[in-house]
Amino acid sequence: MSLTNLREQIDAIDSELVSLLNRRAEISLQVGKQKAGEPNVRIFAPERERDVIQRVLALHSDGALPKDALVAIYREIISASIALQRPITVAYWGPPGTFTHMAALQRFGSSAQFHDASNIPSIFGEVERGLADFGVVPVENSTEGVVNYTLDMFHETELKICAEIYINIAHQLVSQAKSIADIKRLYTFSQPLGQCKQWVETHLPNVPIVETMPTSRAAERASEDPEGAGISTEKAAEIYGVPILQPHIEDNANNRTRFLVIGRNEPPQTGRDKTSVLFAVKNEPGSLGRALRAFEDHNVNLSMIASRPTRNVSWEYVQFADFQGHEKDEPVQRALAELRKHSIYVNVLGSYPEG
Ligand SMILES: O=C(O)C(=O)C[C@]1(C(=O)O)C=C[C@@H](O)C=C1
Repeated sequence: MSLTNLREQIDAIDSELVSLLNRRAEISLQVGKQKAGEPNVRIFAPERERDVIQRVLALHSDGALPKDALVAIYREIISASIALQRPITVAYWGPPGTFTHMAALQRFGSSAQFHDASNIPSIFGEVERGLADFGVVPVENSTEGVVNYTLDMFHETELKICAEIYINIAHQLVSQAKSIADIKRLYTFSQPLGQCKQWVETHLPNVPIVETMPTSRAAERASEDPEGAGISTEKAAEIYGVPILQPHIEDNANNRTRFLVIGRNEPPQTGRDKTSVLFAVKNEPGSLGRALRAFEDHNVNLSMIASRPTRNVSWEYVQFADFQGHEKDEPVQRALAELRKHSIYVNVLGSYPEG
């Protein structure tokens, strides 16, 4: 078959695709109008989005289009669909090019409006004050563990966790220096440094660390300092025009970070949900053990628990925990009731579809 003929076939398919996409958009506008009339139904429906994506993946069977590409296309279709209903603003930990920016783009697509906040408390603040509809914050990394800056914010917010995002994390050593031996300073901070610890200890053993947050700021500093290097994302290296001297310096090839979407949505039960809680146990022997037994007794699977000091009383801790199930599921309700018996307080931070 000739090239002209093949291109004619592509043109014919595109005509069908465009008309189908327009039909989908018209229906999405109608959905938006219905939602506007119902008080607790929100524009962003992460549980429905997961169903849509799973359904198209099932339809795909073994088609030629890579599955990741199909998911990316649908993320953009849904992103445009949300923007049609009402433009939404998403605050993330900037400047542009951070992993949080990449996670926000992956989840909300390019039709959302993004705003870069200068630190994690500002993201919470922007959503609380209504300047952004949602915020995206990092919560844990598969190599480095929890992000304390984020966990500590949940003590003082009334926002809810409404979705989670997982992304693969690759770190690049960016520098204008000709070789690794010429580097005199390394711009980075605890999280990326911890994920590249072995590489840095082997290749930059005596190089002083200049604490710089977040990753894209490290790329910016490296772009201004001919003898400096930064641990950065690929996107930030591109934005600040600083060469990648050594790609993939992360110690673990399966390095992943989990992000949370915070806002005022409270997604319904789907049968595959997660719940996050903050609780403080009574200061008496065995209380944490008894509190945790509440989950075991009711067959609720705890996926993460982290202790953080309370800010007001020394040596007192609050626990941040994630478990499978929705706040409205019966076993979860029973586990929470028992947890409350052993705790000074329990704050449910949100139930959301498992990522
Ligand atoms: O089903 C809805 O609630 C919609 O608004 C439609 C739609 C979509 O385009 O598929 C758009 C936004 C929601 O987050 C989920 C799905």
